[in-house]
Amino acid sequence: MGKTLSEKIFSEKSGKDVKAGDFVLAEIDVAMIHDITGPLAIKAFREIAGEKAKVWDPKKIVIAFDHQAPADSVAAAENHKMLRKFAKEQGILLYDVGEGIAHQIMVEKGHVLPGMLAVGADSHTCMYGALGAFATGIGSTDMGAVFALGKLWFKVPETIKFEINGKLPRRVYSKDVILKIIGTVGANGANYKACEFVGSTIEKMEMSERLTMTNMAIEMGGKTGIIPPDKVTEDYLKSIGVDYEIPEWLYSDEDAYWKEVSLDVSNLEPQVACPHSVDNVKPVSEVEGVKIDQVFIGSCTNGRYEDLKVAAEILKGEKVAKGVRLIVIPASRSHYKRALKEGLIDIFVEAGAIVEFPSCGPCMGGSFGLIASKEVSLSTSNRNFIGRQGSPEGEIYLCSPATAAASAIYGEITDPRKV
Ligand SMILES: CC(C)[C@H](C(=O)O)[C@@H](O)C(=O)O
Ligand code: SF4
Repeated sequence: MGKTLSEKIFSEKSGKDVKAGDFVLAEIDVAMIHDITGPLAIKAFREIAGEKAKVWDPKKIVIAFDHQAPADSVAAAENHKMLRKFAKEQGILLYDVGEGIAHQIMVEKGHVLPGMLAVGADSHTCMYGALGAFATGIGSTDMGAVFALGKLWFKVPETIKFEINGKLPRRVYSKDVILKIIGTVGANGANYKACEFVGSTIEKMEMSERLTMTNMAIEMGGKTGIIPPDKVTEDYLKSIGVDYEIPEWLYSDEDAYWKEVSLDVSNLEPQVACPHSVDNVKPVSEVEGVKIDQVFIGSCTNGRYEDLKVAAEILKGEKVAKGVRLIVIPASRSHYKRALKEGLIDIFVEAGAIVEFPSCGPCMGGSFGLIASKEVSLSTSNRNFIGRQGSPEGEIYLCSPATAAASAIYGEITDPRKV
């Protein structure tokens, strides 16, 4: 029996021939902390290694401020101050406020390469798997151990092969595909599994769309999302200034998967995840007409230039419905710059949107842009749990940037194929 891509990466990083179910001590290639989980990771590191200890390799650690950035409270400002001091003392690269969402930065600044083992103190670290890396979120205590040793214990996961074929219909995107998958397998449907996305639909997706897919693997319980690296991966890396040739071993052997799930997207409708769980997914035709108070276009799931472009095409020359707030947040400074240069920001502002600096924004309800009781949010982010974006009596629907933009114009959930 052959090996999956994930098993091959763990074999490489543990120096042993390992299979799913094995426990391995693996070498970490890159580790990320942000402004919320960073302070806890540093506390754990100091407890493990001592107050004056140096991290195992400062070049392999990245810090980014995104959740409460710029600081929205004195407590957040103190956290930032402490992290800046730690980064300076240790010689760690820090992306300060305004640079963008940590996950987006990790990918676009070349910190992640195919075949790497990447960890981040955040559950959506699984997003980097779009580059063919094994990437997973870990707790802050585990991160303290990584800072000290550069290694971590893992149980090698089995892999579910998601075979996705067919041409995506007009105004249907990778977000609709991943919502459909999560709705089908359920929020626990891939617990501790590597979710590998393959098939002709994935092969045709650009990197931005692939990132949306792997980002949400955690929403079905996945240990990671992963896409075998190919020409799209190589071209993407080239576009960010990384000259990289993909090694030949980075693919899964056909007989090595634990389970297969297939989906034909040729007739897929835009999908919407309804309150209060990500797997409560319905085709847009079943939720059309639901009144909304706030629309959020952004997050590590759907805040890239490509997402903003789709939204801007729909919003061009239109106005946001009276009484609706539309918040647009580019995922990083570079995507913000590109959107500015190409006139997308103009379109949003003209339409009546509020455009904010790159950050997590209202995604987690930890910062600005909260909703009140009985208010309804329509969001391109990845989670709609009770209270996630403010009041526990509010409601959150999740969708693609196209559905979000069309709905913002009409003030109710709207099928983007109609506009
Ligand atoms: C704050 C952080 C720990 C959290 C996560 O791990 O995912 C956040 O980014 C989220 O999306 O809920
Ligand atoms: S944008 Fe949302 S999901 Fe992504 S890291 Fe920030 S809070 Fe988490």
